[in-house]
Amino acid sequence: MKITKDLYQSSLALLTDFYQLTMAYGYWKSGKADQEAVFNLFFRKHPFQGGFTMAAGLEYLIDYCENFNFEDEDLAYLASMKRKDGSPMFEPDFLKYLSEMKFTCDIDAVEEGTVVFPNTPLVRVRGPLFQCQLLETPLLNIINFQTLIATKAARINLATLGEPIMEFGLRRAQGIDGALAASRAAYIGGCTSTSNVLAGKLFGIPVSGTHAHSWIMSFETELEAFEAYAEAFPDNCIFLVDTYDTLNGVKNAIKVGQILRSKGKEMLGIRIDSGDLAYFSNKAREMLDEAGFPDAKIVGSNDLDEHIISSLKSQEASINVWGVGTKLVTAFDQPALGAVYKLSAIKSETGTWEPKIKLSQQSIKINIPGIHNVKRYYSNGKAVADMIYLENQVIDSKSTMIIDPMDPTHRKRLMPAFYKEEILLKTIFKAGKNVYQIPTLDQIRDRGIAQLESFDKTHKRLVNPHIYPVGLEENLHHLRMDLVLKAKKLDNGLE
Ligand SMILES: Nc1ncnc2c1ncn2[C@@H]1O[C@H](COP(=O)(O)OP(=O)(O)OP(=O)(O)O)[C@@H](O)[C@H]1O
Ligand SMILES: O=P(O)(O)OC[C@H]1O[C@H](OP(=O)(O)OP(=O)(O)O)[C@H](O)[C@@H]1O
Ligand SMILES: O=C(O)c1cccnc1
Ligand SMILES: [Mg+2]
Repeated sequence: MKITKDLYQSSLALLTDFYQLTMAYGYWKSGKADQEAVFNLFFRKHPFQGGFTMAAGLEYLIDYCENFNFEDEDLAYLASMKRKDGSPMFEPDFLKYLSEMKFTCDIDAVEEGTVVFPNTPLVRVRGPLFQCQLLETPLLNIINFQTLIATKAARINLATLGEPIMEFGLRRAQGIDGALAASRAAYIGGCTSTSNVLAGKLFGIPVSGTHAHSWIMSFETELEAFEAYAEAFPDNCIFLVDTYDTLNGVKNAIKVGQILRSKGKEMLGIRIDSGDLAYFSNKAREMLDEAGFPDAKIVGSNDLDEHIISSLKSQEASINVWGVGTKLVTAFDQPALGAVYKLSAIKSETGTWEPKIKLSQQSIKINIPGIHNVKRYYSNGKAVADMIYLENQVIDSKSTMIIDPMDPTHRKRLMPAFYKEEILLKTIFKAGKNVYQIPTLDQIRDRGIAQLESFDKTHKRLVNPHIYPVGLEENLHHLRMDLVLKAKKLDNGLE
């Protein structure tokens, strides 16, 4: 799929914050535009007060980078921008430089569907400072939203215990693009289908649906409405039973189910969209079973999220298919992930890499310097810890320590030789060339489900989860501490 061309019929080079362009101009003006740098995209806290996050959005990112060039109309717009004194915002030579720009970065990233943790890089960009800087905003826009929604969907999927989830979000999503990206990410997180037909066409997500109250209301009686629907779609009948009187609606559904059966067809089930979903689903189940429809599904919908679904599960509701819209695609009740993109190293004029640190009063905001990667260690198929390490560091396989970046007294000893390991950042672009085979959406979804299975259930609890260990390899920890102390001394004028 070509996201930029197919969806917007426009280059997306200008889909960035203005300050990225003014900095790019400044880098160019001061001769730093092509100085090599490394940036990392990471978040600091799991969304929804959860214990895990599921990465998504990489395919959009790849598409963005592959189409990352300034076209004539973009340059014409930039040329039209003026400073306060009426002079051009950007010099013509800079615009020429932009017009000749070719994407040349290396990008390493975690694959979509990967379970990820705070402070670990999801994306690492290495290349000319100027390009890295321009990519900050679009990369964050893409990864923040899709990762947030994939995580929400994964939580909902945990709550349904893997029972099918029909995603119904389009009507309440954040605009057209938000809806499409949300349907995609929700499928990655474990939804089974979407009601959004365009998402079906663009991404190949299975499309499904029932019918609305308006369908019932447009007929004289509910029974007639069910009969007419059965006439039109004999193989796809999920009757919405709650327009007038839910239990009477179930009776009518059973009547039409019997008519369908006499014609060799089977009613798929019913949908309940209001009232006490536990009470009505259990009553409906009894009635359907008694009438000889034990396989008829009961779809539950109405402002559901992972918490209401968990509650319904604990009340032993008889819902076995879940219709979820608003609270999924709007990421209720956390509207943004909050991932950031920070410079962590820059190549000096002598050609050596300098690790970079940003000080902060809050230790959570002091970044991790250098060029690093993440290793996940597994024991008997279960993930035991993630280690952030300097990429050229040799790790002692007998015994190594990881140190919590937020609390250096919090440490864990690992014996890598006894574990299976996985390096999480995979090479996506090498010098601007895509070297990554993009998986299908179904492969991504399967990966997400398998990834979650490799984590202990204590980390997947919806409320007050147990914290999964993530730490800095010792040498990286020391490098970070040294840089912090040095920066503090400089700050105090002591050096
Ligand atoms: N047994 C239950 N336990 C917990 N939450 C429930 C249960 N049954 C329904 N809910 C949830 O309670 C909320 C009920 O919503 P609301 O007060 O709007 O009532 P309603 O039944 O939708 O009303 P309406 O008849 O206008 O559609 C929904 O979010 C629904 O998912
Ligand atoms: O509740 P959600 O998770 O967003 O799922 C989608 C909702 O959209 C539809 O009705 P709509 O909300 O438009 O009208 P209704 O509430 O009056 O049925 C559907 O019947 C669901 O209730
Ligand atoms: O198909 C459905 O039942 C549906 C679609 C969108 C929103 N609510 C329900
Ligand atoms: Mg509603």
